[in-house]
Amino acid sequence: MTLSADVTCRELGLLRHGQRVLDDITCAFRPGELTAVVGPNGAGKSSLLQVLAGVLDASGGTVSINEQPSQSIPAAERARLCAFLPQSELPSWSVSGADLVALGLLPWGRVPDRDERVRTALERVDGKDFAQRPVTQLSGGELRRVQLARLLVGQAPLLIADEPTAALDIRHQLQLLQTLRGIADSGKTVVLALHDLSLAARYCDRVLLLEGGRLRAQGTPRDVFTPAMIGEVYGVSCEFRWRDGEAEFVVFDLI
Ligand SMILES: Nc1ncnc2c1ncn2[C@@H]1O[C@H](COP(=O)(O)OP(=O)(O)OP(=O)(O)O)[C@@H](O)[C@H]1O
Repeated sequence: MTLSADVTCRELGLLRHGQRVLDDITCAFRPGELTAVVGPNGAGKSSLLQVLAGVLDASGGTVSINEQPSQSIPAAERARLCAFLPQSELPSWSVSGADLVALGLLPWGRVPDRDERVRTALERVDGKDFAQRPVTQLSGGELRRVQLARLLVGQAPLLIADEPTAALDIRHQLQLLQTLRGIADSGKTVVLALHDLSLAARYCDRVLLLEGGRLRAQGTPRDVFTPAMIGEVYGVSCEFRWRDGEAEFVVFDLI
């Protein structure tokens, strides 16, 4: 079983319905790193994550995982390497929370400690109470936490989540980012699309800032999150206050 995932993208491009939505993206995602992909609506964050996860094929360039072109990795192996949570996903069947989480173990076939793994994954998102509930009867944030448990349950070396905090209350946002930080610290590669720049600044090692399908900046949050850069890309005036490793992001107004 592969325990780590070293991901490199070279000159990635993507066309969707004839429109170029990713252009010349070169970047890397290393084991032990928590990376935030940020940028305005339509910048290409979800598209990039879908290409990384193998859900979409790039129109040009390459993605390699552990130096192997990702398209040449057999689907079953790729499913064990990478767990992906799309931006939105509504359940079509009224399965229980526990059964939905267990879907995250499918790539490993019969797992002897399945029930224990599912229970632990649900506990990590504070979702024990949802194990026996039909997922069609959960609130938006409760369902998201069950889906996050499904992402975590397989302990894949590469975790990719598209706006994982969007439906969560503040407490569960912090709890999730702390959990993902710990998972990255244990040597896994974690990539998130985030709109919350405070969370990205506080918890992530690296930031990729996309604008119009292009990589506008990449580096540490301190490198990328300058008032000038955020002003240019988002059209807002703002300030970042850095204190003892904590970041406070304050938005003042539209520019
Ligand atoms: N299924 C699709 N077919 C065609 N074009 C699409 C499709 N999905 C997204 N796009 C277009 O691709 C571009 C990038 O979209 P994408 O969803 O990657 O942006 P995003 O940065 O994730 O945005 P958001 O913050 O709104 O989620 C946009 O111009 C969008 O209109």
